[in-house]
Amino acid sequence: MAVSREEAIPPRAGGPVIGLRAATASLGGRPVLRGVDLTVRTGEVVALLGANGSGKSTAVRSVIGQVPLTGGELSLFGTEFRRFRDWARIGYVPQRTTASSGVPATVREVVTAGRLARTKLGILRRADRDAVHRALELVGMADRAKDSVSALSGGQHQRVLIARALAGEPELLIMDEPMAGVDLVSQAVLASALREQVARGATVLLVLHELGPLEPLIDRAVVLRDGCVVHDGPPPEAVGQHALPGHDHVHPHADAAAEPLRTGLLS
Ligand SMILES: Nc1ncnc2c1ncn2[C@@H]1O[C@H](COP(=O)(O)OP(=O)(O)OP(=O)(O)O)[C@@H](O)[C@H]1O
Repeated sequence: MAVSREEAIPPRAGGPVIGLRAATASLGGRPVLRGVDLTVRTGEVVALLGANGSGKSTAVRSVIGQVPLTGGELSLFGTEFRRFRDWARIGYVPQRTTASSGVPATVREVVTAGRLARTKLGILRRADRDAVHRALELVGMADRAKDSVSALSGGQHQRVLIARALAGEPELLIMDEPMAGVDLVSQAVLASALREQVARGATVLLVLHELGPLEPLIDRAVVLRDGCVVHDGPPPEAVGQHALPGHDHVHPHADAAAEPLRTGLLS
């Protein structure tokens, strides 16, 4: 029997959803995480901030098992990482790349892919199709369901990737710079989709270079510098408005001709 989202997500109990302790990881032989502690509890919305190269993406990629830890501990939903199998509880939106796939998939096909882990043997039932439709509606792309993703703007493409993560009705949503390179209309749509997820009790970990329109949703900010946590607490005030001494964050995926994005975040 289909379980409604309201039943599927427990109330804001505050139990640990992500537990990263003294985590170390290396890429290309170079230490990138140097003892990171990161706890995210049920229903929390946590922003992971920091300058370029501080290890934000590596930290979230280690949480979903894409980067192996060389030391420390990781638990997901209270289960030790190596015993954790319940990946359908997690929705992940990777950092956007400029590379677009040559596969001529439609918007609905891409979003449906995010539902497969919730199906039995990949067979789509009514509840699955409904969830795909709801996810498309949440990001304002229901009317584009039959279009090829190759016909979309960057912001629309990002909305589709977020809908793909939402289609699985995840309890934990992890997004790596969801607003980067996204037009203002799409940013507003994404902020409202995220608000809806938070209202439904989802737990959220966001990699951000600035809080921007998501600021009202953020419960806590964790700031990384050179692979270490240098702040874990209330979101820094007025991020991006010179409140903190700092570092000009230049996003690698920003249009080369555009002004560098300046956050003033701790470097
Ligand atoms: N595949 C890789 N091989 C070697 N080094 C890597 C690799 N990927 C990332 N790095 C390096 O690891 C460090 C941390 O990168 P990471 O992407 O985690 O940082 P970030 O804080 O997310 O930065 P950004 O804001 O630029 O995305 C950087 O110095 C980066 O150059």
